[in-house]
Amino acid sequence: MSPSKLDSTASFGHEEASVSRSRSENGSADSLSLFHSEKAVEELLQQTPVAGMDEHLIEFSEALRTVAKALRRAAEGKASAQAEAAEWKRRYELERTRNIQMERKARMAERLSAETKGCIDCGRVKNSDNQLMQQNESNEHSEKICMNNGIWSHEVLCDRESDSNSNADLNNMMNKASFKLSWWCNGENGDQHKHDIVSFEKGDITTAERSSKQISLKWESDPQTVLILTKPNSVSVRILCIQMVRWLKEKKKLNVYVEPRVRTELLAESSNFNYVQTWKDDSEITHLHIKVDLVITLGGDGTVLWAASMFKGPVPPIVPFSLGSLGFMTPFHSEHFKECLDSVLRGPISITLRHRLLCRVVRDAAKNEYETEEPFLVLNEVTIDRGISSYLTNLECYCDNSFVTCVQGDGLILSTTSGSTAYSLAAGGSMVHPQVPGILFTPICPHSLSFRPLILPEHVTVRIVVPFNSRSPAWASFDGKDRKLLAAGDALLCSMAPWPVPTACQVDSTNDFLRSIHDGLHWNLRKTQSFDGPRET
Ligand SMILES: NC(=O)c1ccc[n+]([C@@H]2O[C@H](COP(=O)([O-])OP(=O)(O)OC[C@H]3O[C@@H](n4cnc5c(N)ncnc54)[C@H](O)[C@@H]3O)[C@@H](O)[C@H]2O)c1
Ligand SMILES: Nc1ncnc2c1ncn2[C@@H]1O[C@H](COP(=O)(O)OP(=O)(O)OP(=O)(O)O)[C@@H](O)[C@H]1O
Repeated sequence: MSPSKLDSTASFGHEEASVSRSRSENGSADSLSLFHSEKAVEELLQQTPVAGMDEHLIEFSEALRTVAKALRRAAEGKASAQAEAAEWKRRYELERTRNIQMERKARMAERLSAETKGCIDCGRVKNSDNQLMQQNESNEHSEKICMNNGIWSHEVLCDRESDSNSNADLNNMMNKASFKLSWWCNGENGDQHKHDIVSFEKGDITTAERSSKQISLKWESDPQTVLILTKPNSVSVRILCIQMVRWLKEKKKLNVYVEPRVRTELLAESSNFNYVQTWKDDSEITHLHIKVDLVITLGGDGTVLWAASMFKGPVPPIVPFSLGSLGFMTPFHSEHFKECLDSVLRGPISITLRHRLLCRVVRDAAKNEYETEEPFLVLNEVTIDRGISSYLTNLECYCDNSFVTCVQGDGLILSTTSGSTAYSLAAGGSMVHPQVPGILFTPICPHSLSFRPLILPEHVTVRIVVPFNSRSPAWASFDGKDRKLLAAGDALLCSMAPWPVPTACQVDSTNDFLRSIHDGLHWNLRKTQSFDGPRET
């Protein structure tokens, strides 16, 4: 072996020792020494081979070079992962601050509304914003009384837009039917309260009240305006819509809103329907929740999803009639629409407050501009999948600041409990009662034997990132619609939205849920075993 080779090998050995020593030090020192070791290997390999050089030595050197490269990448990866984690922590804090501010704003608006409507005289009161502020203190006592017995409709029906409302919107809001939500359970008297869930007394923690009791909606003033949303291209839906509009207007004296398409259809039927109201452009949809007391849907679950998607903030109570094939969220039968609507308009009715997820796409290219794209609100789920790509999806998942897992498979479903009977169920997720608050974390065809679905608590923010080493981009879709491309470095943030979807129940939320899985899925249907046969003695 030539002296130069010996020198190089010795110097390489020295570099290796320095690599292992520096491994315990910080990431940049790691990178530097690894760089040197790699350089030494490069130099060794660039030397003209001496005749008769041992081939094993070349192989050995190449192997060492590969090891050195891998170590350098690991060190660099660690440094960049740390930087990325710090960046996400910053964004997460921003998101939290933003949510807290939004909640504060909503609470302020709630107080204003409660004072004017619920607590002053529960009727139609007209007041300017300034007057509302002045009455704030004097009405605090009566407000407390209201809060103790349930939630006023105005607490549910307030959002960002109402803060900057024009007087017209304020007047519209004053004309909305007032209602109250209260919690009850079997064996207890009428009005139950929204209590603290745990109590702490003399060192003992006990569960005081469960939050998920059946919720009951009681009108404080009569509903006046109804919005009917219908599944397109269905003859049975069109016929029912005609009958319902007529009955609501002539017998119930209600204002009726429909979509522009439906108004055209009604007018084609008869010019008498010109009392039916609609909107001209989509921007008016953002103010619908201020005008509408009740939403009626005629169709399947997709029409309920459609109705929910029209309300980017608070949602009025929805009465879903079943004119589809399955109908997990549509408990009302169209044949009895008059009796059903009579009892809903009279109240009180049981409702299911269906949670929604607020989803935000954050682009890697726009890391410094925090809010770049409109958020999506989903009632069923957000799906992140491989779209048309035939490569495995690679998704890094975090819950708040903790790493959850890396999904390698067809994709991932983040579902609400209402959506637990939809796509998440098909992907192997559990069915969950819609009143349970939580986020279902269900993989789609994971390429691993041990990936089981999770259910995360309601207060977390889930972050899904497409890593830079992903072979293909991913696609996000929201309640099966609005596909968005997620390129490498892009992320999707998902947390519980502050605006649930209240849907009227046929009986109550538990009965309706169980009936839907029995009727819709034939859940656990089996012939009962016969009595005759072997028996334990
Ligand atoms: N493999 C699957 O099961 C699969 C695939 C894609 C989408 N979906 C679901 O379809 C939904 C969109 O529904 P659509 O009606 O607009 O599309 P669609 O017309 O394609 O109908 C999808 C089916 O899902 C059912 N469905 C919707 N929401 C449900 C729920 N909460 N519980 C039980 N079943 C439900 C509908 O009744 C319908 O039969 C998506 O949110 C997704 O959950 C399911
Ligand atoms: N008012 C509407 N405008 C536009 N699209 C709508 C409207 N209502 C429903 N849709 C869409 O029509 C599709 C089918 O609706 P829906 O699920 O209600 O009917 P279905 O498929 O017959 O019933 P099921 O889902 O029970 O089989 C859904 O994708 C939904 O988003």
